Amino acid sequence: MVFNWFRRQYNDSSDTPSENKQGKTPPAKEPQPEPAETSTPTAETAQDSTADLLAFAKAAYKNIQQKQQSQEAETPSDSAVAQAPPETTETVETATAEIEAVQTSQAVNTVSGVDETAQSLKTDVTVAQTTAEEQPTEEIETPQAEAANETVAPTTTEELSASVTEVSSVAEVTEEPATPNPELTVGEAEPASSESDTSEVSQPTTPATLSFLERAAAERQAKQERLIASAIEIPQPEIVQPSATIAASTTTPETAEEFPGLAFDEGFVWSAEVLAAQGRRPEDVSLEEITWLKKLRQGLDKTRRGILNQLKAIVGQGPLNQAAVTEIESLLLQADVGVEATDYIINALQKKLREEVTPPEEAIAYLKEILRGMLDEPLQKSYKPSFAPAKETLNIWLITGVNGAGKTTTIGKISHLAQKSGYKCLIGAADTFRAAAVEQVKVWGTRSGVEVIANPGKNTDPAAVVFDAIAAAQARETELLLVDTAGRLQNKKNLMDELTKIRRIIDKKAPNAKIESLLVLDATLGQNGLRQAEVFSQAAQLSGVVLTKLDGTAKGGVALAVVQQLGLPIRFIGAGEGIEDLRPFSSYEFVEALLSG
Ligand SMILES: Nc1nc2c(ncn2[C@@H]2O[C@H](COP(=O)(O)OP(=O)(O)OP(=O)(O)O)[C@@H](O)[C@H]2O)c(=O)[nH]1
Repeated sequence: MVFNWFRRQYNDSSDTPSENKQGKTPPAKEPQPEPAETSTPTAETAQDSTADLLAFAKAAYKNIQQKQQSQEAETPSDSAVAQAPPETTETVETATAEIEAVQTSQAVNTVSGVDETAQSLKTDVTVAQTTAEEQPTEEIETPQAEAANETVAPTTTEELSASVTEVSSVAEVTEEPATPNPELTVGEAEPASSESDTSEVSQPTTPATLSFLERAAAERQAKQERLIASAIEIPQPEIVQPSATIAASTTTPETAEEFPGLAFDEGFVWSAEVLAAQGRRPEDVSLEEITWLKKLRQGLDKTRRGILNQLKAIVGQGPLNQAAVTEIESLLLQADVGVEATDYIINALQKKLREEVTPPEEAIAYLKEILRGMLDEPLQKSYKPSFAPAKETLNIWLITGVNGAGKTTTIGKISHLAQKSGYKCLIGAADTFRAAAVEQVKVWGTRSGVEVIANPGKNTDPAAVVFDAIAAAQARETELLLVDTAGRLQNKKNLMDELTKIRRIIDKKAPNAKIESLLVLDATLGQNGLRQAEVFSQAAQLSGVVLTKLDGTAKGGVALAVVQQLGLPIRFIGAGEGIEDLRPFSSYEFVEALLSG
């Protein structure tokens, strides 16, 4: 079953094909405030829930650990697959044939405004399919290294006998004196016995009266015995704990990083708790999700440190007096929450805290509820609370925003999510204003294994590229077409005209497609970024926002200003430059990361 990274849940095969069915499918369960925080917990219930959460985290950790172990065991065969002859040529040919067909059909089917340009285009199809050649070297080499390790220190009977067989066949080979066999290194790698083994192989001690075959068999036998004897003495470097033993274990999992990125630390426990609160089962928790949540929390660290402790202190004091209100206001404004959103928060808090003295934890839980409500408000009005592309239909996502906001990076990251989630994806490189932008998007296409439709000419009509990209998408039954656009033109009017024209082409050429127009905003710009949004919202009929660069900014509060001022839902958030550093937005996770101590 494929994990759908847009919904953050496994695809339910019954709901994939038709849109109607998808409509009926409950949206990705947006978590509700957990009762453990909102009610006043007794010491006992608090202890119980802490123990439950720790047990959940441990179970999730062990599951991930087992998955990693079985993945490691499978890796050698993966490398064999990776080394299989690439099918690139065929894909290129097919893709080119499709594009040619598309271009021919354009000669007949004219579309007002762009037909001439589109016909004259020589679309350059960059086939970004990941081929074995393009695989990073480490990926291919790792399994070999692991295989070598196993030979050096076999840990199971099967491995031991496999290693013995391998070495004995090497011994046979060395009987031929002419060329030294490189495979011998395997035998040499055997600790302690390597030297003597090699020399013994080359100087057999068996009686000369025996036939060649008998001698070889005797040597093999002798060698096997020596190997077994020496292998038993070898200290075993890694003991793979069988799952049954792990499950029975009641101790806290090891904290050392056995696998890269996997450590049972405070961040792991926090992330597991956040997933548990959203109804996730331990066996469904993946390392990628844990890594993402840790990154998000770390990214919001600056914003959190700026406001959390102070807010806790103020909010927990009971009825808010004027001084406290001013202090909270100033904290929220510093986190770039914005005036409107700050007023809203203060009013809501005051209403609740006017009369009653509330314990700090409860007041913070209430504050979280307010923030979640604000962030989810645009979704209440939206026709589409869940933001997964519909399957088996064309979805076109127009990605807009000023230069440097992170559009191209976002396209790369979304295309990666789409690939992982089993969507047929394509990228249209319509930022023709800057030549480097096309190259950049091609690099991302290569990284995510998604084809890029681009035009090699200088300053070509972006609307024509979009036209071609849609035609290619339709010819290939693409499910998600991501369109990169220019963020800066000579003037505001040109930019607006261009986006309007692109939007018109999309509406005309793909009337049945599900269209989203996303504005990419750089969180580090805080309030300043919002002003840019106005231009785009007029021209591109925006339907959502992607907030990037949340890592390392103290202005994470801008997310609240975005929804409050623009009235647009946040669809994705980026917290790093890597391909995995973008995820669909979850108000629950965001607020937890923002306010959890
Ligand atoms: N730290 C961090 N950097 C990011 C993030 N997203 C993008 N960037 C960086 O921001 C810079 C600009 O990103 P681009 O994707 O090129 O931005 P763009 O909007 O496409 O800009 P143009 O290509 O000039 O139109 C790059 O160095 C990215 O690596 C993020 O979430 N976190």
